[in-house]
Amino acid sequence: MIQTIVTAHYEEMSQLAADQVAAFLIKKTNAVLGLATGGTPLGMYDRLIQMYHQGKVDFSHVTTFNLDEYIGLSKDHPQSYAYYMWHHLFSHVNVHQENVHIPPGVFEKQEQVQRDYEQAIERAGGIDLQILGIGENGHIGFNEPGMDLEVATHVVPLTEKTIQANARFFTSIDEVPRRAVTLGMGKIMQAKHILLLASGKEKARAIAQTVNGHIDPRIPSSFLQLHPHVTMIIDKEAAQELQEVSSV
Ligand SMILES: O=P(O)(O)OC[C@H]1O[C@](O)(CO)[C@@H](O)[C@@H]1O
Repeated sequence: MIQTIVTAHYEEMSQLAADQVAAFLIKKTNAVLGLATGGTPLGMYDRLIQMYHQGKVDFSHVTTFNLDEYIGLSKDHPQSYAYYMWHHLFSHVNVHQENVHIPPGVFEKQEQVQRDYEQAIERAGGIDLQILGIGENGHIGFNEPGMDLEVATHVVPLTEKTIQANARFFTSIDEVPRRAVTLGMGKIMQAKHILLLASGKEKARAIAQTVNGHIDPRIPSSFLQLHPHVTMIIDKEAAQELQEVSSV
């Protein structure tokens, strides 16, 4: 079931999302968080850092698993998702480095990386709260639209749309990696709770298809309709194509 909360703007979306994560961590101090990158969660991470400095949230017992990483970028590459996470969240809060998990972008044995990542999530007891952004084409993590979807962690070629959308973070589109490693739909759907964030009119179609459309691998996010506990916090631009919405 998808509960949808529409906010006036990005800032309100970010604050509400941070409040929900903080409330979750107060209830379950040793929570396993699934984390997302991209532009959307940046405001939420900023607010979580502020709340941490105000003593309102504690990451000392939290374990994290990131959704994805670009293939070919080492963890100190400024556009890698590992760099992003340390830069935008982990270095500013009291999470323990050994509790942080991000799939490697450079590796020798692909199958082993995929298996190790899945097993680490299982050993941690599964993901309690999965934060998701959404691509304009409905991708979640880097599960790109297609005729079928992968259950397990896997390597995926990025679609032209995703490469174009993510080119804004690179000096030129040629620098955007063409492949990524991503959590599959299985571990995302097994998360006990999911919090999806979206902002801007570019996401409106994907959000409408997520909530009101048929469940279809060509819109990977539409599978979230099958999950029992999804909360979507989206701003009103991202909500503009929804059939029925309730605002905060
Ligand atoms: O928040 P953004 O930058 O629009 O990205 C949306 C989604 O695309 C990705 O960045 C991958 O392309 C995801 O990590 C993210 O959830």
